[in-house]
Formats: sequence, structure tokens, C-alpha cells
Amino acid sequence: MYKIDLENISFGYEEENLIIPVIKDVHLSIKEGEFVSIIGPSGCGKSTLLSLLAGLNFPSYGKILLDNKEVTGTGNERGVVFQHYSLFPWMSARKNIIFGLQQLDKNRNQKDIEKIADEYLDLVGLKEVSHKYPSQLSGGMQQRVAIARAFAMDSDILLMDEPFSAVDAKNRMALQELLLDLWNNGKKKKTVVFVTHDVDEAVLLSDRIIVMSANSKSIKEEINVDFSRPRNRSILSKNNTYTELRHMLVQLLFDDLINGTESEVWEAS
Ligand SMILES: Nc1ncnc2c1ncn2[C@@H]1O[C@H](COP(=O)(O)OP(=O)(O)OP(=O)(O)O)[C@@H](O)[C@H]1O
Repeated sequence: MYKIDLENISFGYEEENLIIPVIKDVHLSIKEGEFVSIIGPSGCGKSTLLSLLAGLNFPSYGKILLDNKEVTGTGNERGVVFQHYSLFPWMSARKNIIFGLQQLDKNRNQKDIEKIADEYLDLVGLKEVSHKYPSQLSGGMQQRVAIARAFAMDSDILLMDEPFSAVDAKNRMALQELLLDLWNNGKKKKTVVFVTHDVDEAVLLSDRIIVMSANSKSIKEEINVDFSRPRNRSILSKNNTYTELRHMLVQLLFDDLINGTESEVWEAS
């Protein structure tokens, strides 16, 4: 299991010898097995932060540590689920999961791999359509395959970038329940970093919500979500504390929108 430490990280994208800052001075520790959501207005750097955690980009300043070891690239202990399913279109649902497992360990027994793939396809309710290709599956089904693959690959850390935003409301609720089931009932509890725009989704899923600001390009607020688990969305929605928390989060997002953004650049070295 891994804890994650972001030590005062800043990051900017380079454009014509200048660096346009996207993230500034983010300092954050995430405990092993914690479910943390990151919310914030569009463009505040949520996806960029996730790409730094995934090791796809590197901080311009500061460090990211996994169990006190600096991140220097991608790694098998971190699985990623994106908004747009990221399945291989030329492989069946089952083959997508099998392929993921084969990439993790090329020497692993094929029968074991197939058993794990079938187990997870069953868990996400796709056993009957496991032979179908992504284009033959609905968006919700494709995202189930992506989640099944991520859990089958059994990384300790799961980085999820708006994984349910492309599916309709009913499927979104079903996928949220599925994710919570897999997270709660797995052999080991994964550390999840989950990017979302949806305040209700963040409250339902998270132990802690990190609110980012497009204005400061940093963390604006960290909020613990203390509701006991398992959580029931219809009971939660009638709870006064839930209503207050939701209102506070919406207000934080709204304040950021009306405060505008600073413009600043760094010299590229
Ligand atoms: N590859 C890139 N090159 C240059 N700028 C980029 C790149 N990717 C993102 N940006 C810029 O960085 C900023 C943060 O983008 P990012 O996608 O991380 O925000 P976000 O909070 O995830 O937004 P959204 O909620 O809309 O997905 C934006 O201003 C965006 O235009």
C-alpha cells in the first residue's frame, strides 16, 4: 500500500519559451486506502494534477512521493481510468482486460489471467457480453470494462479522471455504486484520487474533498467527509449536514468563478 505526498508542487505548460503556470504550490498528503476527490472549476488544473500523479508529466517545482520515493515516471502501482474509456477498439471486452494483465506480468500463467478477467467481468455484470468489441457496447458498459480492467490489474493506487462524466445519469449512479463496492470489498483497499465536476458525486464517494481554485491555481479548501459507510444517496440527500456541505462546496466553486484568474508566466529554463 502507498501513501502519496505532493510537496509544494508547481507545474506549467511550455509555450514559446515561456511557461504558463497551471498548478502552484500544491501541498497535499493522501493516506493509504483513502478516497480523495478533486473538484474545481474547468481549467483549474485537476487533470494536470492527475497526470503528474500518473507520472505522465513532471512538476516544474516540488516533488511527488509514493511512500517517500520520488515519482520518476509511470508505474504498475498506479492504475488510471480516464473519462473516455481508453479501451483498445480492436479487442473484445475480455481481451482488453486480459491484455492489461499480460502487460503487467508477461510470465503470468494464461489460465490464471483468464480466470481473473472472467471474475471481474462477472463482478461488473458484463459476463454475457464479454466477447463484444467496445463499439458494440454502450458508454456505461465500456466504462465498466475500463473499471474491471483497472481493478483486475490490482494497482494499489487508482487515478480516475472524470470517469463517469460521459455516461447518462442512471448509468452514472450505477457506476458510482459499482466503484464503491469494488473499493470497499476488495482484498486491499485502494488509494483513490478521483477528479470530478460533480459535487454530489464527490460527497457520496470521498473521505476527503480537495477544492482547487482556478484563481490561485492551488488548493483552496480541504474538506473531510465524515458520513459513515456504506452510504445511501437517498438517505444522505435528506441529511442536513449533507445539504450544508453541498451548499458550501457549490459556494466555493461559485466564488472562484466570479473572482477571475490571474495571468502570469515563468521563464522557461
Ligand atoms: N497539453 C497542454 N498544453 C498546454 N496547456 C494545457 C495542456 N493541457 C492543459 N492545458 C491548460 O492547462 C490548464 C489546466 O487544464 P486541465 O485540463 O488540467 O484543467 P481541468 O481542471 O482538468 O479542466 P476541466 O475540468 O475542464 O477538464 C488549462 O488552462 C488548459 O488549457
